[in-house]
Amino acid sequence: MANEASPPRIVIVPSPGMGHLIPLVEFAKRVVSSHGLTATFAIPTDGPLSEAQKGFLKALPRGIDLVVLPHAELDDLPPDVKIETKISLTVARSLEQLRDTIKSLKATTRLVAMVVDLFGTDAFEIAKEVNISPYIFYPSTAMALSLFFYLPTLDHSTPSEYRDLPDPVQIPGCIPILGSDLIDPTQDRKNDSYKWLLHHAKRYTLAEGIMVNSFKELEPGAIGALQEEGLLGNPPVYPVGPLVGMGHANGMVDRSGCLEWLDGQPHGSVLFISFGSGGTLSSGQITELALGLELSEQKFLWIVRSPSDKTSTAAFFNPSTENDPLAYLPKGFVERTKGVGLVFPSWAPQARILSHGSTGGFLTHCGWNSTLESVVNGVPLIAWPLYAEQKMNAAMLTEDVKVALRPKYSKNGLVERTEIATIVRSLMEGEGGKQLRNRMRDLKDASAKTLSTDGESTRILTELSRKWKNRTSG
Ligand SMILES: O=c1ccn([C@@H]2O[C@H](COP(=O)(O)OP(=O)(O)O[C@H]3O[C@H](CO)[C@@H](O)[C@H](O)[C@H]3O)[C@@H](O)[C@H]2O)c(=O)[nH]1
Repeated sequence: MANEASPPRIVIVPSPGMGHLIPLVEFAKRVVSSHGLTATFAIPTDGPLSEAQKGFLKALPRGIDLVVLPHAELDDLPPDVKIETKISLTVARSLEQLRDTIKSLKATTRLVAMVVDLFGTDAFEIAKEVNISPYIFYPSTAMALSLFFYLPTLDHSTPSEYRDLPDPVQIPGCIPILGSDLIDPTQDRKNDSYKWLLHHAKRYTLAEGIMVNSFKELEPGAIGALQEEGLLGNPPVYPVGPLVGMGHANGMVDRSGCLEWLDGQPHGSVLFISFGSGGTLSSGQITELALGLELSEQKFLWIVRSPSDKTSTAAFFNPSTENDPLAYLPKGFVERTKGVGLVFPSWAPQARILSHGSTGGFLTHCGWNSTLESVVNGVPLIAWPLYAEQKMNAAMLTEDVKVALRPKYSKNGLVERTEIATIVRSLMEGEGGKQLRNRMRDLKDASAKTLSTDGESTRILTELSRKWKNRTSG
């Protein structure tokens, strides 16, 4: 029997990928530790959890439990299936097991709300069946969230592919954005991934509220438009960010050796390079990046992943890298840059690297967690977007927030070594870099303030938690 005297519980359903799991866990930690709720993660999977996921989930604090759902069967999907289709189907094909899990939670605990993330709206049918409140945690920008609400209108009014539009798209409250820079699944409207995107976008109105991992000082325009009643037809939006994991390995030995290496470097001298949990470069691009770094004569710490033919999401579901990625670096590069640079394969303690005093710049794929981890530490960026909504993030960070430099691609489709060297020098020791660093410091202060005991993000989380606590379990 559901126990009305027990602490209220929320069930959280993350869609696959570390980039979704990490901020949701941070969110759960906050509501559990400060607001007396408990949480269960019910995790849809398409195969065994990666080592990175296992390590991360092992460190869940008291009050948060875990149910890993049996693998969804995806063998029938074609090899070129897009990631958004794969993620959506993983959730959709886990619904039966999810229903069993939620029904049993409902029978034994005081279950009040369900929180899904950006591609999890199919689980809302279960929330309705068992009468708990459906919520979305949106792990990216308020700008990308606004696009979700604007998409049905755009879809209706645009006959062509968005990438062919002569004028930029004007999402309410946001900077104008080229159609070709919109989130990946919008780039081919005939592909299933676009249909899934539109499917979720239309279902966002079913949520009682949406938490977005951002804050007003970072995205005033987009958040303002989302909070203005009726402008986008959205349910209430709660900016609860920036919620970043400061590294589950905090206090644990860093086996990568990256932090120890940083300890020996001068303050603010190192450029950190990482393409998130899934980004890969082509082998030609790896060569150019390596030679550009060497040419820049700046210190660097590079998390290298084995190449793919195209820049892609190859490693998204399993961030451990196949083959030895260091074998793809130019001959003699590691020896020549010894002392100046460190290359490390696959998964490193990124959040701790970004908070280390020796880190002075971050070359990033603009994944939103990486971006926020840089913001809370005041580290300026080189924006190198690869997939998903990263081009939108890069446009915002360079043109609007002005905390990033963006390298140009040459006609051969690569960012060439000379361009890389110039932009790296400019960020690490140029006048332009100094301005970005100052702007980032302001944002660092604003993020500390909004997360403080009497800050706005904290106030919003308290309001939400109170709402959930006051809800009867139905
Ligand atoms: O070696 C590594 C690599 C990554 N990370 C962590 O993994 C997370 C990566 O997240 P993010 O930067 O957001 O990148 P993705 O994993 O690529 O995230 C996906 O999800 C994000 C949130 O929706 C989107 O913004 C991205 O475009 C999408 O690719 C961050 O917390 C990193 O600190 C590590 O700890 N060590």
